[in-house]
Amino acid sequence: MPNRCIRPGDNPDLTKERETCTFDTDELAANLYGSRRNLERRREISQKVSADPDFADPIPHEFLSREKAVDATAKKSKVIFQKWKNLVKPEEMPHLVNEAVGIQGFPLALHHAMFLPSLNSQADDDLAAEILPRAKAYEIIGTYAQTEMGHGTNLRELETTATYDKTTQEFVINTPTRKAMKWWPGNLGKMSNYAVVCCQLIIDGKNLGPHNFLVQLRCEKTHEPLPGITVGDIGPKIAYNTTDNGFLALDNVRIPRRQMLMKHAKVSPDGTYTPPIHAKLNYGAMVHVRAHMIYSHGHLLARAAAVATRYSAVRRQGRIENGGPEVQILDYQTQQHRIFPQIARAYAILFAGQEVRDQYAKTLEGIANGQADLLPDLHALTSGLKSVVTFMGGLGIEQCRMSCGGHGYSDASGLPKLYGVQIGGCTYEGENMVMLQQTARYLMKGVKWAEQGKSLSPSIAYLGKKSGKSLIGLKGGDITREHEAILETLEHTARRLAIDASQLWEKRIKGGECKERAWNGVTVEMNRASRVYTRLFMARSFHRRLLSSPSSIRSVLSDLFSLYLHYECVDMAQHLLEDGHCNGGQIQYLKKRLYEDLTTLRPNAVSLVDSFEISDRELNSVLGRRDGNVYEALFQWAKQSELNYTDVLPAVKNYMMPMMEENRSKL
Ligand SMILES: CC/C=C\C/C=C\C/C=C\C/C=C\CCCCC(=O)SCCNC(=O)CCNC(=O)[C@H](O)C(C)(C)COP(=O)(O)OP(=O)(O)OC[C@H]1O[C@@H](n2cnc3c(N)ncnc32)[C@H](O)[C@@H]1OP(=O)(O)O
Ligand SMILES: Cc1cc2nc3c(=O)[nH]c(=O)nc-3n(C[C@H](O)[C@H](O)[C@H](O)COP(=O)(O)OP(=O)(O)OC[C@H]3O[C@@H](n4cnc5c(N)ncnc54)[C@H](O)[C@@H]3O)c2cc1C
Repeated sequence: MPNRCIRPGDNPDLTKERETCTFDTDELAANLYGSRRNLERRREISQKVSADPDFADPIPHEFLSREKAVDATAKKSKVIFQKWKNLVKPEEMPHLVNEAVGIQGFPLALHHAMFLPSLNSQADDDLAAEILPRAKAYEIIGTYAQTEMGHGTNLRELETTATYDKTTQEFVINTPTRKAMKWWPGNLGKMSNYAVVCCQLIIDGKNLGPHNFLVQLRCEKTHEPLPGITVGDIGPKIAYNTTDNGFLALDNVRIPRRQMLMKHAKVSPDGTYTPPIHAKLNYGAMVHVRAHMIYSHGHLLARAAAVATRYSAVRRQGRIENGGPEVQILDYQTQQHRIFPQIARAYAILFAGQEVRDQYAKTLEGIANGQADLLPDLHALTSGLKSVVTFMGGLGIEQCRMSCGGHGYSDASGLPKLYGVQIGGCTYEGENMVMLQQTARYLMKGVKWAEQGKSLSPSIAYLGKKSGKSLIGLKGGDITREHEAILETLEHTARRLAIDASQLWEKRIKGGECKERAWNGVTVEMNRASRVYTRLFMARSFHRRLLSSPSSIRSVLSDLFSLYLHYECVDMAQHLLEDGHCNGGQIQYLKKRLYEDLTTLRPNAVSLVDSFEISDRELNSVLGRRDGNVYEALFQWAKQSELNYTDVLPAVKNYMMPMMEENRSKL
């Protein structure tokens, strides 16, 4: 079967891998990206970016100072949003940015991820008509400033205030304390001249909770901060160092009333407050990012899996049999066990990410028609997915990094940077432990609704089902039936964990604790229930994708899905065993099946990562390059280190040589 990545001059080990492929890599890639046309566009964009001299990098970003890297990123962003703007569709933009700029952020990241979405979904018609065309034309750059130095998670306690002054029909925006400074917002420090700022709305001395306001931060002509505004960059971070995450203090800055984002909640000129149809519509920009970040995090894991798999196919080290040749490290079972589940999880996350984006679009449609009934389900799902996927992705990338040995530790592999970027997602858009509790709140309601026989939305329909005995290992050799047996067991486990957590909570309440304290005493169990609910959704979503896939890729997807299910179950064995639903023999069976899956997938491993269709430029990894010619490329990469500009460094001349000389002269 054709693997379309084979080219003359490639590393022969990698070519051999591609020759063993049992499916059409383009078919799988087209399925992943939605259609042949989308795949072709993806390739076209990659090729055009590589050919555009405006995107050329004289030296890799890894060797640049932060300021120079920010400069290079801004320069390329200008090219994207002027020269390229009309050449790509909005949905192609993330790929263009990844190709042209990379993954560490760029001046308009928050403009796109949160500023425009907040204005789109929360500004009333008048404000939208005035500001959106300017924002969309990049006449202004905006960000989303919510988190403060002292509070990020607990939005109710944010300290920045927007106090309504009826006499002038203005809001007075103020930062009352040092820890009330906005701290962290991306692109706030240096790039943005506007921001949507989240403030406590105060009318007649009454605090009406967090609301969003459009605030101009810098002069449009000089880009100097406006009077009353203190703004700057918060300094270097683990990653995202081409992003100017910033600080902001506002000293009684006045803005007109209509700069409150008033599509849902409103303040009339006389100060009358009208609440929104759903209390949390003000939190909409966060739901937007959570719904979209799942897919992009799947892509980060896909990259790591691609690097680790290709490198493991060209790296030869050690022997499996005495006297045999040195083997490709991909032949070691431990290596397969480290990497193949990451390939499967990357596919699973990408599929789930696509489903949740669709669900988000449907929810938005409903809200536009005055119906917010889909929002609770979406909020629970996005909170759970955001938490599970970022954690899984971080662990997965780290496994991939370690699987590349010493070279994985080098920036040349691209893996340290991927890891740094990925784990940011565990924190931003709500710290994972906190967001899992949001999911758990919904599950607790679901448990009650199920007890009362009420109808349940599809994502929690399993709460209303009855458990039979687990059929894992008992359904014979039919793979379709085995998949169903495992999914039913996962459903049982997700249901059992939610019911157990609910009972633990109730027990504490009956024991005399207030609801909230009792909740804190059971949150570890609550979060477990949320994780398994989320992992069940991911498994179901992968299964739906498998069932709807064309026959040409069904077999390889089925192998991958088997590995995914077996790995997830072994990883969650404690939960499967805890109530006796599964027994030790069934876990042993799952492990045996998992080891068989590793062998089954081995001939297709390289081709499965080729189908992620990530160009060399986007992958930005010497180890993961498509042609597998890593050793020469490693040397060429290292030669670019600024420490190699001279043979004798000033640091050596000034300190080490005199020290050695002095020590020699003492002898
Ligand atoms: C197109 C491109 C898009 C994305 C780019 C993709 C990838 C990213 C790539 C690069 C990075 C780019 C950008 C990174 C940007 C990062 C930006 C940020 O981090 S912004 C700051 C984010 N901050 C947070 O997430 C804060 C987390 N905290 C909260 O959300 C809230 O404080 C809380 C934890 C939800 C609690 O809020 P509150 O106290 O008000 O509410 P309760 O817990 O009492 O709940 C009451 C009730 O409301 C329900 N609820 C809460 N939130 C929501 C919501 N958002 N929607 C719907 N419903 C909500 C909750 O479930 C309760 O329901 P009930 O049980 O009463 O029925
Ligand atoms: C890369 C990056 C980009 C960011 N971009 C933006 C941005 O563009 N705009 C913006 O406004 N913000 C941004 N942020 C800020 C980010 O949203 C917050 O840092 C995040 O929401 C976590 O809040 P926190 O820092 O207050 O953590 P904290 O709440 O202080 O968390 C510390 C610990 O306390 C625990 N904890 C807190 N509350 C609870 C609870 N109720 N129950 C159990 N445990 C709890 C957490 O689990 C965690 O272990 C960004 C952050 C990062 C890292």
